[in-house]
Amino acid sequence: MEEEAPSRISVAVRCRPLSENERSNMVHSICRVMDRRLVILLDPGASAANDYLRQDKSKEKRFAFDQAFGSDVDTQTLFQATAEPLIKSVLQGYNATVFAYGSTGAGKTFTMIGTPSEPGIMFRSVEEIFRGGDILSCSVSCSFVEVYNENLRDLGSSDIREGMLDLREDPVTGSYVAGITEIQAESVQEVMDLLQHGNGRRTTEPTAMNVTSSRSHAVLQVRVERRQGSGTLMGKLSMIDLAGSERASETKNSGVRLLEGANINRSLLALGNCINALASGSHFVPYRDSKLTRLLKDSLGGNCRTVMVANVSPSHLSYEDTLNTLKYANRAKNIRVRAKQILVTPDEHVSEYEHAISDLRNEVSLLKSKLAQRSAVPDAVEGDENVLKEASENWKLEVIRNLEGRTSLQRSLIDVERGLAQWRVELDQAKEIIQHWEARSESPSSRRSDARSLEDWREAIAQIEENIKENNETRRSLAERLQQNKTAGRELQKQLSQRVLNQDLRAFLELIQRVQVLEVERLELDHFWEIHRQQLEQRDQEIAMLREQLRLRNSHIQQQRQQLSKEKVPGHVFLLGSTLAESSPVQQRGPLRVMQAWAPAREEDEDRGASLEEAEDFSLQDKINWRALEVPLASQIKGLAQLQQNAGTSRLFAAKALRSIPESRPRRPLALAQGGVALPPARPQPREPREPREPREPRERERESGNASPSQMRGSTCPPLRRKSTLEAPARQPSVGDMRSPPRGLLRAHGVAVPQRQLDKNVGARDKSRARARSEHSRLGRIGRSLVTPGR
Ligand SMILES: Nc1ncnc2c1ncn2[C@@H]1O[C@H](COP(=O)(O)OP(=O)(O)OP(=O)(O)O)[C@@H](O)[C@H]1O
Repeated sequence: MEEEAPSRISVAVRCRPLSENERSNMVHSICRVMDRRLVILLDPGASAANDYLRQDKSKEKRFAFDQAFGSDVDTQTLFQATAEPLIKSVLQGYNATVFAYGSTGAGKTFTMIGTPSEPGIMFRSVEEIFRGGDILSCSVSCSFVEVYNENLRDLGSSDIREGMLDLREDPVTGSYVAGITEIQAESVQEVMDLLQHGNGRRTTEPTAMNVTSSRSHAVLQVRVERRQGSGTLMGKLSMIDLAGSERASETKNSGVRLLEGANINRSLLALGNCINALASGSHFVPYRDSKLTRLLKDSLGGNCRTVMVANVSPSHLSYEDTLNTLKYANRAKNIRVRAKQILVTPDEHVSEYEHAISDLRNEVSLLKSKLAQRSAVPDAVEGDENVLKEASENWKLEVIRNLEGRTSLQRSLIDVERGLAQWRVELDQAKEIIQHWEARSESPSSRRSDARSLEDWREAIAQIEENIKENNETRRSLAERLQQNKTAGRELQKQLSQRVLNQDLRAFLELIQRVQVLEVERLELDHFWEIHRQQLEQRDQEIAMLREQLRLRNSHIQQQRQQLSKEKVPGHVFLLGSTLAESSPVQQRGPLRVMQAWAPAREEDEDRGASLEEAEDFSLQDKINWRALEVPLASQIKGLAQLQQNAGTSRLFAAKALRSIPESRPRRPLALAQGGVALPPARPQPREPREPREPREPRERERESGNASPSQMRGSTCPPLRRKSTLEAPARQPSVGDMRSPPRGLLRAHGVAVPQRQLDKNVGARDKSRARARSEHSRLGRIGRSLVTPGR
């Protein structure tokens, strides 16, 4: 391996001509080139008479370079003076670099790549390599890479989506780009094609300074391997078209362009620092500061012959940029390089191959172990990548279809559930209304018209029941299909490891599936939440109703006690009142029972006078008809108060006490029942023939229709009771329909005539409950008074 004597980097300056555009805009040239070596730069500001700051400054700057070319010099001349001498070195196994440096629009791309009519240094160099070397004994390979925003992009790849490349270092060949496309060129035309194709893919953008400004550094590397005796000479020519050095204020860049500019300047600054370090002979050169300097490490210092072409613009508007470029190039002149010939002998080749073979063996064993971990698959499938791809694609489609089906089934199920809930509410309401009409139709006056309405309602109920039946059927079938869909989904999940072999793809597909499953599960949760919310609402309404009942009961008891005390009833009756208040039926039997117990009697009972005989049918197992109960005579309940006071009184005593009530009077098991005493079934009493009722007064009828004023009610001996129809059926639990006002629109939609009373059910409901409370209180007061009436 031969080593040259140290030499300096060769620096050439090229000044481009003024463009047509610049000429028409009165731009004048301030750059002169003398003797192919001297560059004179005129300061355009110094000519201004009023610029006192610049008066003492020199009007021109002079720089001497290895070569200098004016605007009249063509690229061929430049090439012959700068790059051509390097080609001979490359063919001799040396590394060489040519790079163009300069501000944006100064002519770097024109110099390095050129145009079809005026090809640049890159094309001419490759042409020279093919011309100079014995083509049969040479192997020429080219790669074209771009450094954009500190990333490496393969400009030679046909796949435009090719990702970023890695920069690595080899102790023998220096920096190289791993995985880059290398073209084994057989002719100059192939390299020209690569250049044109790659340059077309370069990142360019119009800036204020250049309509096709290169925003990246483009690097063409040509490797030449030439057999020489028993060895191979390995030379590399790197040709770089740097992005323009620029000042953000002048390019008027912003956003992405500004970021690009920052990255360009960063790499150029790193390049400048490396040039400074190399020029000053420093031991440390900061190559690692940027991708560009890492890539050009062995093209700048050490084992390389380097030519720098500094491009400048002659425009007086670019004075500052041109001055900076010239200063930069002037420093680069001092870089000393010592090129080394790279001759690789067969022995070195053998050792390299041995290394490579051992690396490959390691890799093969690693891959084999990975393969062994995979589940066994048919050979045909394993071998053919297209088949594998198709299999994964099919699996993905099946999963998506499965989950889409599940979502749609789930949605339909939710809709059906909602519909069912709505129909049930309507059914309850319709039944309630029918009860009301049935009660009304007992009166002969309204019988005919009521019968018609009743018929309508029955038809509506039949229709609703039919709908509920259909919906139930649909729900059952949907639930079944949902179950089948879930089973199919689980089956698909199991098949994944067999059908998709690529781990990453499998992970990806699993992720997609998981997301979709979560989506469906969210839908299910929404559904359950909706159902629970409805149930909670129902419960809340039940609780609210029970509270109202309790409040009414307490108020009745309170008023009754006050009434009894005003009337100066005997102590034991007062005691009975206390008993009523103190031993709450709620504590003893639960709120529902109490609600039923406080349900006023049915309207027809009241019409018949709520006969005492019917009260005899009372038992704890049956509904408690509080309306039918009356307080017993004082003489009849002797001992009961004492009995009540003694908490823990045995059932036996209670039964005895009850039996002590004379048979001639109907038994009133109120206190016993309130005290939680189990009562024996009442013996049926023979019914006494009822006296015919007197026709009711209009005032009384008014009271019954719920329009009576509170004063009218107070004066009444037997106040009528208005009640919710819900309370007329105490044997069943209150349903949603009992609690809510009916959706009238829906009812009317069925063509059902909704009675006015039903429509106004909830209007003034509170007033009605108060009226009921008052009338009940009045009734109890009447009973209390009757207990203390002498002779009773
Ligand atoms: N020596 C020359 N003779 C004729 N025209 C030239 C010469 N040098 C440059 N030009 C023209 O000047 C314009 C700018 O040149 P070019 O694009 O090469 O600049 P650049 O330094 O590469 O700019 P950037 O850094 O923005 O990419 C182009 O239209 C080019 O054709």
